Amino acid sequence: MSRDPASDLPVILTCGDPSGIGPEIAVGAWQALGAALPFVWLGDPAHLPRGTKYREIATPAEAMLHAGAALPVLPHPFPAAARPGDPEPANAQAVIDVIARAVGIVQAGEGLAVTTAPINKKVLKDGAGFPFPGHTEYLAHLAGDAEVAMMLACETVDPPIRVVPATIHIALSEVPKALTPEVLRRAIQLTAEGLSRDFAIDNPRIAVAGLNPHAGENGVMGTEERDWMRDVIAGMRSEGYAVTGPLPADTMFHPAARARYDAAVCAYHDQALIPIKTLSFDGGVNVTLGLPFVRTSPDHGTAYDIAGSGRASPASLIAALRMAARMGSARRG
Ligand SMILES: NC(=O)C1=CN([C@@H]2O[C@H](COP(=O)(O)OP(=O)(O)OC[C@H]3O[C@@H](n4cnc5c(N)ncnc54)[C@H](O)[C@@H]3O)[C@@H](O)[C@H]2O)C=CC1
Ligand SMILES: NCC(=O)COP(=O)(O)O
Repeated sequence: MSRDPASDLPVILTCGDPSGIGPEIAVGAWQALGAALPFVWLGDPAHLPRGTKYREIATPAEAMLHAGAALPVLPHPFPAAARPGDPEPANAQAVIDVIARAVGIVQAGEGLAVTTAPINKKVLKDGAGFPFPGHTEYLAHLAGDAEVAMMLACETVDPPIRVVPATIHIALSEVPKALTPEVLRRAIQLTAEGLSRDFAIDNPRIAVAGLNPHAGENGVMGTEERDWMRDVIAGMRSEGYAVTGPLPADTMFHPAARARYDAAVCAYHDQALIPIKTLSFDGGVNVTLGLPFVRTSPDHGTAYDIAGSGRASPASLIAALRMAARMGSARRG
């Protein structure tokens, strides 16, 4: 099998919630990628599906030697066993520690990029008082309170779809207050920077979705678009950003519409994530823009309902690992 992007470093894959589908899709991804895209699984080997061919390694670099023969594992002992589909709060702190350790490895120059397996936010909160609503916010914290944006990207549909929710993990009722001119402006900037840095798109075209139905229809169905969104977008256009909108969100995602832009900045989580997960649940990758290191993740969650059943697809994780390797290699030049 030919190598994905050339690099002398492996991607570091966190175990995520070991009671979810993380361990089994890691094994599926290794079976698909092997030596073509070496990665290290950071977790407790006792949580891998029975019979997994794995090899414990002491340093990430060893993955480059062993990835063809077995899943390279950098062991991280957990306090409790993991029963598929049955979340274990006693493991919450170790799940969090694994994420921080993966970031440390990459920041120390021993890993190419971080790819994270899904976590259950509620279990981390209950089990360890995790104060973040997701990886995105925790990674921003680990990076010294970096300003970040969450992009979900799928490049296996034509045209590709890339979406960025300007507000992320908050209640819908809080969105109109949280979506300020500065928040929208920063989301557009981070998206433009991310597209040119990590997707090699020069002068990226960004479409902005309105908050309200029909993008407010000139104030008939909401006023944010008329009162300030148009001005933010016009102002950024005059600064040289190729940004358009606010557009009605319901007609932004069909193929002809997507051909007109490189990424859509949306007002809130579901406005952005529903189109991409509907178009391609298998090919979507979550990328955190704005970090000093590359982080990707599959677009799905812990899927307790099918954990351990053998039905979980590793496709989105494979896409995430490929994207991480490509971006990590490009950043290393
Ligand atoms: N990056 C992360 O850490 C993410 C974590 N989550 C967390 O995951 C937990 C569960 O979230 P849900 O909304 O139920 O979403 P989910 O993605 O875990 O599951 C939704 C549906 O999709 C199916 N599914 C998910 N991944 C699949 C795969 N690889 N192959 C086949 N079927 C798959 C599940 O069986 C389920 O029917 C929540 O705690 C949520 O916060 C959700 C998204 C991302
Ligand atoms: N719905 C996407 C999601 O929850 C992913 O969040 P994160 O853990 O990557 O911040």
